[in-house]
Amino acid sequence: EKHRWHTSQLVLKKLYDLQQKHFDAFRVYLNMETERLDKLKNILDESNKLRNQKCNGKNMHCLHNSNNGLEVLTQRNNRLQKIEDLTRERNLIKAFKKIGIKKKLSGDTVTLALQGLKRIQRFYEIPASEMANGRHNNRIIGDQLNVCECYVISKYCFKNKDMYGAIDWAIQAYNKWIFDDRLKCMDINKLKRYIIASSIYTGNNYVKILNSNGIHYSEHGSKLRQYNDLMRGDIKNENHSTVDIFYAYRDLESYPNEKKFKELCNLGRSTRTLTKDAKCQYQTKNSSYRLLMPFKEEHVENNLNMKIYHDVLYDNEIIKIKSLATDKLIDSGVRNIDGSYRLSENVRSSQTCWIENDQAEGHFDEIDIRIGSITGLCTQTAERYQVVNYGLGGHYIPHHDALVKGQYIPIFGNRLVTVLLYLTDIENYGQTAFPMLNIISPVEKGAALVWYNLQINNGKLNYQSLHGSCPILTGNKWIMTRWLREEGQSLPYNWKNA
Ligand SMILES: O=C(O)CCC(=O)C(=O)O
Ligand SMILES: [Fe+2]
Repeated sequence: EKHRWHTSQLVLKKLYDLQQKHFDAFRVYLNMETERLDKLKNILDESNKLRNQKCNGKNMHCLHNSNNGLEVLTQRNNRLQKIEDLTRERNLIKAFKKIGIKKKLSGDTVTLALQGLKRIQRFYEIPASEMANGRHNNRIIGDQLNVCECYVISKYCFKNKDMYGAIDWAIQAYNKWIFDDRLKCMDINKLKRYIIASSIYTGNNYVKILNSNGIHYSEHGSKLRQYNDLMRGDIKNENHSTVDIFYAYRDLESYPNEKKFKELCNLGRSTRTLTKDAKCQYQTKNSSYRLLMPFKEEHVENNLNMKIYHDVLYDNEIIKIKSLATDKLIDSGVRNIDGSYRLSENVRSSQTCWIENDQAEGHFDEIDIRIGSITGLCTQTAERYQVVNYGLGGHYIPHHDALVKGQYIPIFGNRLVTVLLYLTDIENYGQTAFPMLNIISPVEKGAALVWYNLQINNGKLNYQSLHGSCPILTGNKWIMTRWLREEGQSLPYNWKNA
């Protein structure tokens, strides 16, 4: 099984456990090794003792009669044999091999985690200095990063030609290196080179000029002073935007919806305000059962008939759903024009799985009844339940849930309604945002967000249903989706002709 080790909290946890196994294997090896060394030491001590007892002195008295000679030589030989055996111990070799098995994991893991972290930084425009201290907008978003981590990020930025990022993180690393613990994981000369090269890259392109004139570039040239100055923080006072790590992503601003999405997400919280005009009601849909336990319905928006229903799922159901999903989740894909799937981190980073109704021990039948009752729609033609878990840097850029004609086999028609069920709470940064409607929905455990993707009078795409998941900054976001299809609903149009 192949996972990108950061795409869901669940695989992160698996990786963590696997690393633990790796350490445990090393512990086993170390114990065996210690035992072996102790044994070797004992053998050596014993043979020294024998020498001192029997063969003391230069005259080698111990070899002067055949009995003693035989005894001494045999004993010494036995010990040498034992030493040889101990150096070739099979179990030890086995234990050593066991450590190696899990080694392969580490390389990609870090790179992919860095990718997620950079996405977050970019999207939320978090200065490296804040991120390194685990803060954003006066909120705590994590632990402080140490020299090693800042250095690794700088290196990653540099390798990916994010030169502003490389400088920014190098400065963080340098500052921590000066004031903290001067950890050995940082190569100060390399760090200097990142700064030199990045500065050249982002300012005047000296490298190109030097190269085209065949001049060998040396660190010890006059530039070094300039870069030392940069290190001292002068960089921050300079006019050009050297520390603007977001330079490379400015073209995002040219897409109004993306820009709005980013703005909404950056609020970090739901925009819904419960004013006296807000509509909130108990919904019973004329069901006597529901009279006893009505849904708490909140009207969010009229165009998509968007509503929030509170306490739709119970805790025991959520536990069950998560456990059903645990062994099935795989990296989320994106649909190609031809209907096939591909992986694309920058569009969507999470893990997904589909769960059959009959696998959920009746839970889904009950949930279906609730969904039928809150939407007034038929759930028989709905897609299977889809569960999603986001991971490090998890997100989903704005998209329409409705499928494009010709890109799907229209069994049961298109995705008329989305029922988005939240399986966890997310306090801030990581909600569902609708850029065309200026709406950002709270992520509340057990609640359902419901909206129409199609125009109810003609079945055409409702463009305003554009939505996405803001990158998750803190927390473990789980959702479950049920898409209700057109077939089986009483619609004012015939979807087969639409
Ligand atoms: O996670 C979210 O908030 C949105 C998910 C979504 O839009 C989807 O799965 O289609
Ligand atoms: Fe969606």
